[in-house]
Amino acid sequence: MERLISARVTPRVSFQAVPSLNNRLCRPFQRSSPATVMDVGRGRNLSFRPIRAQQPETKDGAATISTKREDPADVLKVKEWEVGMLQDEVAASQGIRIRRRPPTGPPLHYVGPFEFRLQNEDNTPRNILEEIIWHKDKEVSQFKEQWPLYALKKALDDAPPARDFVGALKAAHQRTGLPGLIAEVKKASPSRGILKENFDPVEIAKGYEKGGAACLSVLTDKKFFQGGFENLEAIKGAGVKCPLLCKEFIVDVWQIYYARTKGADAVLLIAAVLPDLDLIYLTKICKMLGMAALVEVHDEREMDRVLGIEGIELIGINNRSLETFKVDIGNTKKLLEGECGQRIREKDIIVVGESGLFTPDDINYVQEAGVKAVLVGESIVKQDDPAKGITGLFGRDISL
Ligand SMILES: O=C(O)c1ccccc1NCC(=O)[C@H](O)[C@H](O)COP(=O)(O)O
Repeated sequence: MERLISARVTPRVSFQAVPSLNNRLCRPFQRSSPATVMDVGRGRNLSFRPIRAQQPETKDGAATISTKREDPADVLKVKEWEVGMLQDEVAASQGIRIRRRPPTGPPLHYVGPFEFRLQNEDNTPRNILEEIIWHKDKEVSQFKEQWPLYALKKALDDAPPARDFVGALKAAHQRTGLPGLIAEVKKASPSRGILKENFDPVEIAKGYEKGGAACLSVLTDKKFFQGGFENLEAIKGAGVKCPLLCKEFIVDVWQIYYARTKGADAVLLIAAVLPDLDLIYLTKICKMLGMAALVEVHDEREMDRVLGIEGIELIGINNRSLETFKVDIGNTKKLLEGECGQRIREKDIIVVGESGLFTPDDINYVQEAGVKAVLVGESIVKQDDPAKGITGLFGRDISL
């Protein structure tokens, strides 16, 4: 219950910067001696902006301030905020630069009698991947309210089993002697804009299947890729037999269950976003649901982390930096050289070369580097006839 009180400004709570996070987050701690907000701010080289500006002053100069009694909802918000901070710290210690959500500082009511927030330029995403992840975090919370996990689990009781994504890639590789193709149903992307104006996901999927694709990747993000879960559902419903990868930005186990209810046989897990424990947990859930997990890496550190996780069958090397959009197919070769390549062979992991593949020479280059599968979007989705696009990409008809 809210009540207005008049009191001197003697805060109970102050802020302590967390150095490993470049002062972008502040942790509240109890102070034994009174201090002013500005003292605290200056002392820590942080600036604070009172939310309730121009507090009226009483006769003796004390500020009139408003406060709320602690209620359970506030306590929960505080706990969530603290957990979020710890998660960010763990992620940063594993070299993960992508923050799960904007660092808004502690919930408003946490800071005792003062209602203020940190003034923080860091509340803007640092790159496109971070922007996507912040959006996903919000989107998933909203979706979860509409379709709670228990309802998704119930819907899966009668669902047909997931199809064998990894098996289909291996079979295609054995049959053709070329990398198994995961053909991407992709209308648009942040780096390239619209790729195909008259976009018919089912027609494209059927064309890919006819052209010899082993599996399909379907972008389900609406905001940045103009995709959708309805595309996944429609492709499955149209009788396409290739196993389907749900190409999403997964930050929560709920998304895996949701993807499964929409017909996905595999999901993408991005190591640049997910700390080790999340990768371990999410890959276990995939196994439990009979799905494959394509774990994507872009640099040596991510590759090293992923190779340290037991039970990973499929690793994607993205030639595109999702932070800068720079594409370099030499990245696949670089990450498969030396000790990493050795560990991959020992563990019998299938490596997928992803992004920026346009010609038979490109396919040959990544195959020589050691991939047994490729994930291709732009170069084939742009073609009027996607099946012919595949033939052009491989330099021969791979459907035979
Ligand atoms: O494609 C992008 O612009 C993009 C931007 C931010 C995050 C992810 C992005 N793409 C996902 C992919 O990596 C590709 O869709 C996939 O590997 C196929 O790449 P391409 O053959 O180059 O279309």
